[in-house]
Amino acid sequence: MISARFSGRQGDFTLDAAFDVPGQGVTALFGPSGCGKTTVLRCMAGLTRLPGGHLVVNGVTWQEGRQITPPHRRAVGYVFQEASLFTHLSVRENLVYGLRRARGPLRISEAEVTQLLGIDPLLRRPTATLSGGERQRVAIGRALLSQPELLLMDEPLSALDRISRDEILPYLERLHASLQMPVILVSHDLSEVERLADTLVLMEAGRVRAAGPIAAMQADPNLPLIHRPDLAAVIEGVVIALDPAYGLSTLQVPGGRIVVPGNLGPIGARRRLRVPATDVSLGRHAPTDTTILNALPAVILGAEAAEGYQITVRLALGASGEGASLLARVSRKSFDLLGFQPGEQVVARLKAMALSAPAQTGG
Ligand SMILES: Nc1ncnc2c1ncn2[C@@H]1O[C@H](COP(=O)(O)OP(=O)(O)OP(=O)(O)O)[C@@H](O)[C@H]1O
Repeated sequence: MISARFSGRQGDFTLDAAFDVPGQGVTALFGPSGCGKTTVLRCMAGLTRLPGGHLVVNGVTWQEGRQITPPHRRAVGYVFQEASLFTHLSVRENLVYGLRRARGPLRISEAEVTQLLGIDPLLRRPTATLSGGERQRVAIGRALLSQPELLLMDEPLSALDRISRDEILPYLERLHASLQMPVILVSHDLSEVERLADTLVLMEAGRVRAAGPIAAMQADPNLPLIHRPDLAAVIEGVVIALDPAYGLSTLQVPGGRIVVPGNLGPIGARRRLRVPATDVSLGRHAPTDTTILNALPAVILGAEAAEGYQITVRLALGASGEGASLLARVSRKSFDLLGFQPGEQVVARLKAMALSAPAQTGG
């Protein structure tokens, strides 16, 4: 468990942010520019010292009011927006520097780090010859090799162009799948958060508006996320079948099975799907003559008005609504014509080709 609370002033800015999140997995600090995400991250590293609050990371207290452990005495890895590598050292020497800074037991080896982040082919290169994405991978590797109990990442992809970002995301997903240590990720890019985070801390004007599992936060009618035009549900599942003849994979998710294009194997691998609300339609019966592969029983939990004469319908998969949360954005007219009501059982149709399942190579 990570229990954090920081309060105090930085110039004209007042921070009073508190959250309790799991001591493993990726937690994203998400919110508009200037809401205090970086300040919270710096407080967690001990780089900014605010006199109010506390920080306890998996049983170790790093701050209790004015008693603040200095940054060099915390086992924290910090990855900045722009990779700050030592330019006079090679890639390998940068990694070794991280290893030398290690405090406490060895949790991750150099071989594991280079393999996970695909750094092997770069080891002998001077850092000046690396692309932005490669530099950031090395910076993450160096932070990991310092054997932190907590990895802090401040917008690690924001300085990269779209191509480099797409190239580095699968590595981060791989880290996510295999790392034990907790990660706090600052981001203002929701699609990035949806791919990487388990827990979301939603910040507004120096405060925490809400914190919780990402799927629950996306579907919370009291939070602003539900009104976003790019609203989506994050659903995790396990690969249970592969159909190479048609290029399809089947995932068992809580409350149903979803067929996804591509080979997401091996069987048994955990995968995460992002299902855009605009790619889900609703009906009363399973369709017969249709090209849609996924028609899943679900229960309507509620409905909210959305922009442009649309309705956002909150659903739970499964005949009795016992499964994962799903969101559908449909026209107000069709919703009214069909007379859907909360508690009603429906069939949610998902456009298979619209499902995005990030390619992960980890298990
Ligand atoms: N040392 C400081 N002195 C005065 N004001 C500061 C200081 N550091 C941060 N601030 C102010 O605190 C507020 C929060 O900044 P912070 O960088 O934490 O926001 P953020 O959510 O990370 O924003 P962004 O997404 O733009 O990086 C801003 O208004 C910023 O100008």
